[in-house]
Amino acid sequence: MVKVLVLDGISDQGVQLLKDAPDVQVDIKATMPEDVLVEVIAEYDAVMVRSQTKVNARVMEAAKNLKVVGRAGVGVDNIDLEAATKRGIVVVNAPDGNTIATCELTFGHILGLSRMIPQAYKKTVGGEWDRKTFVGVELRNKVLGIIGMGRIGSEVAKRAKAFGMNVIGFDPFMTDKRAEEIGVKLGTVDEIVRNADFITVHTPLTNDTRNIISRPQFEVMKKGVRIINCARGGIIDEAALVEAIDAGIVAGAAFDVFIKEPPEADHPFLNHPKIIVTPHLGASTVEAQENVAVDVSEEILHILRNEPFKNAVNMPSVPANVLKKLQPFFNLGEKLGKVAGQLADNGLHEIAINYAGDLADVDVNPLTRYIVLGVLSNHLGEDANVINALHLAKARDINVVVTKTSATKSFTNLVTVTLKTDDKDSVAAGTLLAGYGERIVQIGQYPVDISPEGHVLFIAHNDKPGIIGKVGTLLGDTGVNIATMQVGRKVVGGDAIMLLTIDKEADDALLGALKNLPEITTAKAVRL
Ligand SMILES: NC(=O)c1ccc[n+]([C@@H]2O[C@H](COP(=O)([O-])OP(=O)(O)OC[C@H]3O[C@@H](n4cnc5c(N)ncnc54)[C@H](O)[C@@H]3O)[C@@H](O)[C@H]2O)c1
Ligand SMILES: O=C(O)[C@H](O)COP(=O)(O)O
Repeated sequence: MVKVLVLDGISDQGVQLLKDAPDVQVDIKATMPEDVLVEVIAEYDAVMVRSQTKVNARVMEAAKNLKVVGRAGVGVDNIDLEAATKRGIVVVNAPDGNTIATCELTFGHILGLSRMIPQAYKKTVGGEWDRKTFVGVELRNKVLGIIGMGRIGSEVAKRAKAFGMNVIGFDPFMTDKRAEEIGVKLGTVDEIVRNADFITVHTPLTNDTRNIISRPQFEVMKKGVRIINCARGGIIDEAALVEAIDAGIVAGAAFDVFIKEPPEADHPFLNHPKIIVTPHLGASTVEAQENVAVDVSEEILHILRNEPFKNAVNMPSVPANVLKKLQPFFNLGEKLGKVAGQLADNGLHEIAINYAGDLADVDVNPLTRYIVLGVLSNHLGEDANVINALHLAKARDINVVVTKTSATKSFTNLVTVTLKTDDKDSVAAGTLLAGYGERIVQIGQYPVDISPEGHVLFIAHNDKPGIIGKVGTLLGDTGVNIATMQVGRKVVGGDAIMLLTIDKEADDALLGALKNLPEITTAKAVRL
């Protein structure tokens, strides 16, 4: 039974999937102070949050069993990704579920601003019938500047077109073709701030986007411009905005997000007559909350059941077609890493991986992680996993070098793992053979053909007559049955290897006895 903690008032219906799972216990709490979370988190395999709960390094440190943090929403700024990656905890989010909700709130704010609806409402319910103050502006023919043309920005653009607005967008990843499709003119931030009547931001908060609109930008804006932020506090400089409104440059602003949430009671936005505020409600629709909770519940179940998942934030996302091609290699890759790792000497400084044939034209990053995991797991056991494998290698000054070769001599695909140590290289290569499955086809410099499973005994020896018999007798005397045996040598009478698959693990006594044979230079039990 695995345990999942659901916090932050996440949609009950959305987590039904988890509740229905026979192997999952779900604990739902509205909120949990950090100290309490730190006390209880060790019990849980997964935790699901919105933006309220901070899953910081202290929480991660206490989370001895945690495998996944699910963010029922987009932004993961409340989750310490570095701490999660170090501990091998997957962080998944739900990037699509609240796009429309946030886009619609943004449009609500654009309309609210243009017609001062919240201010008019306040006065009217206060008993005043004021028809002079609230003369607004139309959206038709106005210029809307959008900074950040991702999911939400693009949806806002489409709706703006329906209102007859002219849209200028800026996004480093926006192509001309995509801009044309949604009827947006691409421009720079400078062009947007100089020309727009309304400016809305839809980027994450990063070093590049923090204060992307600040004093220098307000100074060159059109008089009467209106500003909207439904993305993240800090993208627009809060203090500079108030100055620009008070200086008569900005006619009004609508904010759903703040640098500090909730803002202090004396925050200058809260009682400003030209600023409309909402308490981070972008994603707060019934539909969005259900969508994100369902998406994250599905991901949590996949991860806890060791099934493929797609929206990991601390691991590159892999398109479904690439995943389909790579997935059959994951087990082989991990086994190759294990074999090469167990046959390597100490002082590992490089894991060189060559992908040849079929694999040369795909993004192999996920497979590389499995191989590195295989290498490291020999020493790090369960502390290593596919999330933290590359991080653990880097932390140990082990370079991971990937090369690709389009053709192979004998196989349609070939993965070769070479571990470079201070002394010599350890090599294991494998392939997926149609109809035969995973095969290890090279160990060291010797061609072999074994299925990577069970117990393997690796013996390096001098090629002398009778050695096979001596090994067979020793194994037989200790009750170890040989399933398969392969020998490899480069020259007659030179260095050679023997690779045996055996029905039970070779113990230290047997390995010691083998090493005592004068012809044998190395005898190792390889665990797969
Ligand atoms: N108010 C809310 O409740 C709410 C709800 C959902 C999302 N959000 C926030 O809205 C933002 C956008 O969400 P999304 O789902 O559209 O994300 P997204 O990843 O689809 O889009 C973000 C876009 O910003 C662009 N970008 C990054 N740096 C940029 C820069 N320097 N200049 C211009 N563009 C840049 C990216 O290229 C990307 O296309 C996120 O910060 C998210 O957390 C807020
Ligand atoms: O990044 C997001 O998804 C939004 O900011 C929504 O946050 P919330 O889930 O706390 O409403």
